[in-house]
Amino acid sequence: MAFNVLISDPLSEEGIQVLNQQDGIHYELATDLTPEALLKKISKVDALLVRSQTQVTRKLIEAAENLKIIGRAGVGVDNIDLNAATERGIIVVNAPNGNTNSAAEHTMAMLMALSRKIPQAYYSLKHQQWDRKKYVGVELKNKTLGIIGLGRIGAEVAYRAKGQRMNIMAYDPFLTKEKADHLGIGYGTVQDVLKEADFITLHTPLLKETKHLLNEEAFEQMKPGVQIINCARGGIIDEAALYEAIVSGKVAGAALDVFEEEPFHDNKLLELSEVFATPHLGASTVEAQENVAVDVCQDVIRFLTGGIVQNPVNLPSVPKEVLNQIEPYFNLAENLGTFLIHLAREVIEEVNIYYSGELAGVETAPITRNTIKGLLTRHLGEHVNDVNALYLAEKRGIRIHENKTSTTKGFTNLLTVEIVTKSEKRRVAGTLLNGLGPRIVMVDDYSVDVTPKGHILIIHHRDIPGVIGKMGSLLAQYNINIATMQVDRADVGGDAVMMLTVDKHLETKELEALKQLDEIYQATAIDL
Ligand SMILES: NC(=O)c1ccc[n+]([C@@H]2O[C@H](COP(=O)([O-])OP(=O)(O)OC[C@H]3O[C@@H](n4cnc5c(N)ncnc54)[C@H](O)[C@@H]3O)[C@@H](O)[C@H]2O)c1
Ligand SMILES: O=C(O)CC[C@@H](O)C(=O)O
Repeated sequence: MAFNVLISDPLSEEGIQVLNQQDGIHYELATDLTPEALLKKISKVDALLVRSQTQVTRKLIEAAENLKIIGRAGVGVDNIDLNAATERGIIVVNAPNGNTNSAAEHTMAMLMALSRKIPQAYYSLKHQQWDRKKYVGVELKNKTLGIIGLGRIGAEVAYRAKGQRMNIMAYDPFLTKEKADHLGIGYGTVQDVLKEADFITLHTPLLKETKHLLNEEAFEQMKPGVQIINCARGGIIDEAALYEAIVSGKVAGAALDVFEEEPFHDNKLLELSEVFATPHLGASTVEAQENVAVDVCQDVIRFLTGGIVQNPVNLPSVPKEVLNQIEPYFNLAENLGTFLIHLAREVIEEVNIYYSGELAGVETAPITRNTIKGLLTRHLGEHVNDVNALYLAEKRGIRIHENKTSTTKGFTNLLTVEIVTKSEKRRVAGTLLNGLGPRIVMVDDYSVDVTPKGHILIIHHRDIPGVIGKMGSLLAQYNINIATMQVDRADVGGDAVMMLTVDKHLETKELEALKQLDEIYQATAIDL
């Protein structure tokens, strides 16, 4: 078989050698194509290899009649429309490990240059100024480095910053006390990190949850004189808010490798002398580029020659007969996972999945993967799929158990998912009702009946007169219309749960206002 491979961003020669060594691969290196030119070429391409520049849009994917695989030489896949690729059955692979070291080193370079104002001092010297007073820096030793996102790169940065004798305070939704102790670092909530850090470095993906994580409100919580580093993704910082925080003197400096808009020719932040920047160079080392190019080219060849890829980002292929039987449960499973992650108040240590009724007799592994995908996506983003979900959970120390049981509570099929954290277990169960589709039928020990769709509000509260009224008027104040509502309780006057579907997404301040009501223990808004 012969395959056409298009390389549309600069790729290291070592990767190209991998393609050269494989019979039947015809590659073309075309790194300066306009979107229109790329669109014209794409119909004959079997594999597309990109870094972060090429925007692999839905339009491009839809025009790619022969495209089978997209390889991303690097980690972030935010330049690829994953849904469009998945819908078209195009597998996306990336190279998540090859540039970790370089990105961590670049972060350290930014941190050290920031603390000693090296770029500013150099710039001034280049402009014939010999100014030793203006460029007095601060030591890193004994300062607190706040790390938001302790994945591959964040953890490497922590390790290196300890070498600078810094104190580390990290936040990551998957960071447990045990892991923090093992790494010899402090951990807390994102607010703890914002309040305590002298320097803050970001290492999360850009997700709905992390978009503008550092905004006006976040800057207000920080220590005066804090300094910021972003070598993760533009958009995690609200650039307008950062600008104001620097002008007001709250933030003393910022070192940025990534921006809300890339590439740019003009960015207001660069007018400020407290800011210096690099043009997305975190992974730009000879070693990282070799690593990611080789990794991604090997995966593309494995796939084109019928092998199993190592770093899939989207859907795997499932045999048709198995798929027909279990596919209807995928959505339910994913929704139950998403539902539970919103109820989790602590780091998840274990997940128990109970298959009962008809479900006890089918191939359940893909359903489990979809459940875990739903559970992890909130914090890990769109690159979690049913291929890598179990791997990602395992990497985070989450134990997963599948159980087949005869307990059906009267349903033909029942899927129950339970998460175990240090101090509690939370559960949700769902079923597929013949002709009516998926339903959530149990939350913790309470019976409910809700279609897992739209905006759902779950309120754990005390069963006393007046709660429903108070809650209803509060929602009315915010112009939130209740579509459906159910209440169940353990005992008269004891704990109870209210499950509502509402007509719009609840903003944080609206949810916070509900939590202020004395009778409410937990109020959770979920958009499915
Ligand atoms: N500048 C560059 O050239 C460059 C190079 C490589 C990677 N990156 C970027 O760096 C980032 C980190 O990459 P990685 O390989 O370490 O990814 P990773 O998936 O290993 O780690 C990301 C971590 O962020 C955590 N996270 C998610 N939501 C969070 C939140 N709201 N608050 C705190 N933590 C949260 C996740 O739990 C995860 O542990 C990504 O955005 C990646 O695209 C940039
Ligand atoms: O291609 C690049 O150099 C950027 C890579 C980096 O941002 C990544 O996400 O891996």
